[in-house]
Amino acid sequence: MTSKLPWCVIGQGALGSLMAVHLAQQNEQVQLKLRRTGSTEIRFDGQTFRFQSNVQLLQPSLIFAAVKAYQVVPLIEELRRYEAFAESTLILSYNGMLANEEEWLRPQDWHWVTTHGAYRDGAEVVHGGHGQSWLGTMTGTAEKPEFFTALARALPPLHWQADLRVRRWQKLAINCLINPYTVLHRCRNGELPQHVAPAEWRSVAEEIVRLAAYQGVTLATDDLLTQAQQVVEQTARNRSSMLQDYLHQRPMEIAYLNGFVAAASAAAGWIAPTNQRLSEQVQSLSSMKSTTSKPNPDNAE
Ligand SMILES: NC(=O)C1=CN([C@@H]2O[C@H](COP(=O)(O)OP(=O)(O)OC[C@H]3O[C@@H](n4cnc5c(N)ncnc54)[C@H](OP(=O)(O)O)[C@@H]3O)[C@@H](O)[C@H]2O)C=CC1
Ligand SMILES: CC(C)(CO)C(=O)C(=O)O
Repeated sequence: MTSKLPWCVIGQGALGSLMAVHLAQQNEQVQLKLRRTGSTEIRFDGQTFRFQSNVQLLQPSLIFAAVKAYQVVPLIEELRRYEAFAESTLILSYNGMLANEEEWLRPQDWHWVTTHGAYRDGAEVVHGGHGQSWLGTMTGTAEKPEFFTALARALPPLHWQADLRVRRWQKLAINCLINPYTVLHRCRNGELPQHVAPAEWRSVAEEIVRLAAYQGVTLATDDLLTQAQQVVEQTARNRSSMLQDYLHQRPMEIAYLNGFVAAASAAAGWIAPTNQRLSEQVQSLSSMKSTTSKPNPDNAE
């Protein structure tokens, strides 16, 4: 059975393209919403997929938006301008958190948290790491939606988790514990233990646990450290997404990771010094980089 509404995948990014081709393989009706009319062919696994594309949301749809954290607000501002948005379902996926998510996201909007890894290589999308995903909301009140089956068939395994808050905080913690250090030390994930003192790592996690508790989510520092350590081992050869963004001179998501922890802690009335420092160090690297020569991705070890 295919879904009643057509799918509208936002952009031709790595995860969006991966989802688009997998939904198409399941005979789902898939369109892309691009910034401009243009190439709508995506190659995957030796096959070429052709998609109808628009620059607007023309009809009520199941919107799948895997975008960078800094693209969420502009995307929502844009979607709100389309009449069809009110009748559409929005499934979002991005690393980190926004300070004022409730202002931008509707209570019924879905989050898709994933450990799949993908990247674009020209017209090709490469499924670099097979992982798993979770679907739910930040209110935890919704029933499992009808489109769950289509999404689960397209890119399994997909777990239903009505309340996705803990999962999102855990993912935030893992990214805060790994990503900035890979940029500061220009290293692969597996090399982090050589560079990061255990007490410092613990301090990053403790600051996150304190903030999460303030926001009503219970986490345990030791669990976060164990999970991050496992991810470091499982993804030892990876360059984190933040390191790749840095090396390719793309904006980084630091403001939505350690920067979010620092700013939200300050708003709550205390400082989170380790996350604050990491955020400042990464941000200063990115501003230095724009005034010096471009880093060469091939030279990074
Ligand atoms: N790739 C991966 O393996 C993983 C990624 N993540 C996280 O998931 C999120 C998405 O990652 P990824 O797929 O790599 O990101 P990409 O940058 O590859 O993809 C985002 C896509 O969305 C497009 N886009 C954003 N806003 C709009 C808009 N308003 N209209 C049309 N297109 C739009 C972008 O277009 P444009 O390029 O023109 O801006 C781009 O094509 C990030 O937060 C990332 O950290 C998490 C786990 C794994
Ligand atoms: C889990 C991890 C750290 C894998 O590299 C990741 O999500 C990222 O790079 O953003």
